[in-house]
Amino acid sequence: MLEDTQPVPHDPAQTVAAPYRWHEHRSVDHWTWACAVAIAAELRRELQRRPRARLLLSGGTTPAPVYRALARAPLDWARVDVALVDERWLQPGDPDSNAWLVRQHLLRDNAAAARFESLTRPGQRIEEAVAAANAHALQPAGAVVLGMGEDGHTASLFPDMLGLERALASRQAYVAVDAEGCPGARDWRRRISLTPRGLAQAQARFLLIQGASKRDAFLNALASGDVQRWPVLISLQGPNPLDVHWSP
Ligand SMILES: O=C(O)[C@H](O)[C@@H](O)[C@H](O)[C@H](O)COP(=O)(O)O
Repeated sequence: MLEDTQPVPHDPAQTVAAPYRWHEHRSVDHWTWACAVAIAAELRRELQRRPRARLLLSGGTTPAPVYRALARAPLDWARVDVALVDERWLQPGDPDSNAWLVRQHLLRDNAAAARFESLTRPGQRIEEAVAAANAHALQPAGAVVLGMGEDGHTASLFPDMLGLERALASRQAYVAVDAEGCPGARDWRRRISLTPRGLAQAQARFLLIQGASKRDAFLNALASGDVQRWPVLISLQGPNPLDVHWSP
C-alpha cells in the first residue's frame, strides 16, 4: 500500500513551495490503511523516544475508518494517551461528540488499552474544561490528526469566526470558541479547539482529506495564504512538514 503514497503528476507540492508532503491514494481503502500505518509508525517512534506517546484526534465524518484500522496496530497502547483536537460543547456520551466517535472507532481491539482524555466532563463549565485541556497539553503531542471542511476550517477554527484572530494568536493550547454564524460548525456553535500554539508543539501532523472539493480547498488555501479565510493553514506550522493524505 505504501507505493500509493508516491506523489502523482498534479502533486500540488511540486508547484507551491510549502512545508508539507502530499500523499495521494487511489482508493478510500488504500487511504485508510496508509493513514493508519503512518500514524502507527509515528506512535511507535514516540514510544521508542519517551515513556508515553500523546495522540490528538479530530472528529468529523472522514477519519472513522482510519481509527478502526489504527486500533488494530500492534503497539504498546497502554503507554498511549489519546486526546482530542477539538470538541463540540456536548457531554462525552453524546453520539454527536468527538469523544463518542473516538470511543466507538479507536478505543477497541489493541487500542482499548490506551488512556483517553475527553475534553468535556459532566457538571464542568467550559472554562474549567479548557483549563484542564491546557494542563494536559503541557505534555506535547507526538502526533496530531487533523481534518478539514470544504470551507477551509480545521479543528474548531472556522473562517471569519468571531474571535478567530484571538484564537489564532492565543498563547494557550486550547480555547473556547463560539462559531455562531459559521455554516461549517453546523448545530454546534460552542466548542473547544486546539490553537496554532497547541498544534505547533506536535512532532507529526497528519491532514486526512478526501474528494476533489477538499483537494481544491487545500490548494486554494495555499494559494491565498490568508489564515483568517483558511484556518487550515495553521496545519503547516510545526517542527516537521505536514503530511497530507488524500484520496478521491
Ligand atoms: O469536530 C469537528 O467537526 C472536527 O474535528 C472538524 O475539524 C473536522 O475535522 C472537519 O469538520 C472535517 O469534518 P468531515 O470529516 O466531516 O468533513
